[in-house]
Amino acid sequence: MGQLTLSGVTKNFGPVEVIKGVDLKVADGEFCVFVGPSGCGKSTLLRMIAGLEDVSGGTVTLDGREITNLPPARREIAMVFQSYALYPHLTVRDNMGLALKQAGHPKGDIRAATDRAATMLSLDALLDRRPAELSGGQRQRVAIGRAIVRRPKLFLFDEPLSNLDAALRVQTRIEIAKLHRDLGATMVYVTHDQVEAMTLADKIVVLRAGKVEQVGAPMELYNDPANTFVAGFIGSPQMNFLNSVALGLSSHSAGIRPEQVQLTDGPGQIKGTVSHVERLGGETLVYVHAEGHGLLTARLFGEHDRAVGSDLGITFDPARLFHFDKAGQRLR
Ligand SMILES: Nc1ncnc2c1ncn2[C@@H]1O[C@H](COP(=O)(O)OP(=O)(O)OP(=O)(O)O)[C@@H](O)[C@H]1O
Repeated sequence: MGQLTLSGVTKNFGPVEVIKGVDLKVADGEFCVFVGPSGCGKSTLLRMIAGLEDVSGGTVTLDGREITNLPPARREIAMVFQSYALYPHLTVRDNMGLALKQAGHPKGDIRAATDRAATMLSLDALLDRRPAELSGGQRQRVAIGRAIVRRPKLFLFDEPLSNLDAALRVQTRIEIAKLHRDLGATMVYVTHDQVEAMTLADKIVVLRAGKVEQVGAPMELYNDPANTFVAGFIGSPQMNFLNSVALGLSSHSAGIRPEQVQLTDGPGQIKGTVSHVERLGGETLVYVHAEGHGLLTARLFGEHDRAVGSDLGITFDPARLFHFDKAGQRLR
């Protein structure tokens, strides 16, 4: 079990309210990802769940038990940090078993739990090494192993992959997804990374300035954003926003995903001039100055040659537009 509920959670640092009343339910076994711009409060919220930061108002409950003011060690929660936070003088085995040792578990149990976690994370051959003798990816796996060994009700991850290089990020992301499947544990995960959020989450919580903007499954947020903030935040490259008046529409603004934009040699619905081209191999991003709308991004499959400065037409299926009112709320 590991059902987490936040009710009216607030956080003040001195006079500044950085978390402004968050209500959230994370179901048992769910993978929940917090995303949002830098400074929106993702880490603060996670640290309050862990008990590393006092809660100014509201309650945190885990499996129906209120834990708002319990010390971290008594919460049955394990947290994995970006910085790994391993003890340099201890071996991998001792780092992983430390929490159980401190809790007074018998040696045989600690060994069995450590061996089991090491196998899950392919760390068997590294158990006698010290952290300095490991790569960044291996250290992060040890940090995750240390969390698994404790069999917590809830795993918290604070940007665990951000110190890894691109290839290792992908590999470790897949390992975390697999781990979640194997353990069936509840996980709450903070990231800046769109792809991590989209691929790992059962549920994404989009935060902005200490408030929840929208909660939903990844494709729900992608296909049905509640407002311009979520529409612009979920999806990379981000959604294009068009001036509705210039298109003769009744909404205030209209969004279109870059993959829904086509470029033609004819006039199209909007006239444009190529500003920049990025060839990514499997796809090409073409940035276009669109008359009356500003800069738009077109995401084209495969390789495309478009000379910077050349004129072209921009077309799209009007049924693919997302409409928003003046306050940025979605018009459905
Ligand atoms: N100890 C502190 N004292 C005062 N203000 C703080 C403290 N910790 C965080 N803040 C402020 O609280 C707000 C939320 O910070 P937090 O680190 O939770 O954001 P974040 O969304 O995790 O950002 P990032 O993505 O950059 O890590 C920020 O405005 C930050 O400056």
